Amino acid sequence: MTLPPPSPAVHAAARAHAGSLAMPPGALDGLVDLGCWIAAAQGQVPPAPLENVRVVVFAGDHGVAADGVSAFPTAITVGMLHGILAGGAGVCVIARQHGVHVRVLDIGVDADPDVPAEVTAHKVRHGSGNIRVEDALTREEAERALAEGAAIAAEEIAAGAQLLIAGDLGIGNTTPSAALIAATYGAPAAEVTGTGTGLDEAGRLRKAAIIDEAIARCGDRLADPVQRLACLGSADIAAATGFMVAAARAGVPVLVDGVIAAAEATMAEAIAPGAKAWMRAGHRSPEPGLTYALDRLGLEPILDLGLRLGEGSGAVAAVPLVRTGIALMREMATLADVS
Ligand SMILES: Cc1cc2ncn([C@H]3O[C@H](COP(=O)(O)O)[C@@H](O)[C@H]3O)c2cc1C
Ligand SMILES: O=C(O)c1cccnc1
Repeated sequence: MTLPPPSPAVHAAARAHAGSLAMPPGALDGLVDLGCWIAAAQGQVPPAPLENVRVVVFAGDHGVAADGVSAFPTAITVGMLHGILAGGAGVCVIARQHGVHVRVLDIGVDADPDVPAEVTAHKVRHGSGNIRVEDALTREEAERALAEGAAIAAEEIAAGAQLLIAGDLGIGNTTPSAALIAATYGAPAAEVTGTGTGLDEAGRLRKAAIIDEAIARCGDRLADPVQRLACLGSADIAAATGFMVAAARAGVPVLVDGVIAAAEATMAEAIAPGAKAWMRAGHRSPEPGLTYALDRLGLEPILDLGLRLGEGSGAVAAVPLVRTGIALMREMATLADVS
């Protein structure tokens, strides 16, 4: 069954209001379109200001990192987990600029980091399998991770979330992301595989060959989206997918970040067709898989600054533009006012 989209009637009313504003037709569409999307999601014109925007960073390790698919060592995952908790990570700085709430969760880190218990409350497993040689997860683990992600979304919505962002953290995570995008859309791995944290071209091609091996290993099992997450994904990616599905089901809009979030959005749409209508893309990172997936989802990035950090950072950076679109709907004079 297809998920219902944000209200088409309210969207039409929002567009009509936008058409009455004091400007030539369409002059601020890039911003106003965001305001109309939020209006339709909220079911009201004008839309309410976004006072409660929340990013959840899903952390996990990836067995395939042992094959040299990242320019950085896996120890960075735990280091950055502490970095987010301490407020010094890139996403934390950007989020403070924009009054966005940040929460980080250990969903699949291959360690027992010394962190508050609530950070590990939704943990699914220690690391995910090396997708080149084995499934990332069992089917049961994939289902559990999806359910944990839905529970996390429910917690965020109970805390008043008006807009949700899934951030990523985990060395190697651009590899399962590209693998899921390649497998879902039938793209050659080399076309959707990027340099991640900074591989050279030879490293990128080795990474693409590993993805081809993983996809060949899984064969027909890739047809089913939950099985595809188990075969090629990871605990953290499956949980973030469940988070996006649950947000869309609850009628809460989602801003998509980089290639990891684009893979999660792809999987959310595969599991819950129609979910993509609740999404906008925060930005375009240079990862080719991101553009490939956004093109197929019909999502146009808000920012195009070459950002490639992850952690939800590019989506958080786009939040002020969404708020500006709302403010235009709320505060701008009409053509009638000025005529
Ligand atoms: C210091 C540092 C901070 C990060 N924050 C997010 N990522 C991002 O980069 C990694 C994915 O790229 P790859 O697949 O090439 O490993 C993930 O940790 C992701 O969250 C970081 C990476 C590093 C090195
Ligand atoms: O596209 C991204 O968000 C990205 C790119 C490189 C590393 N981490 C994330």
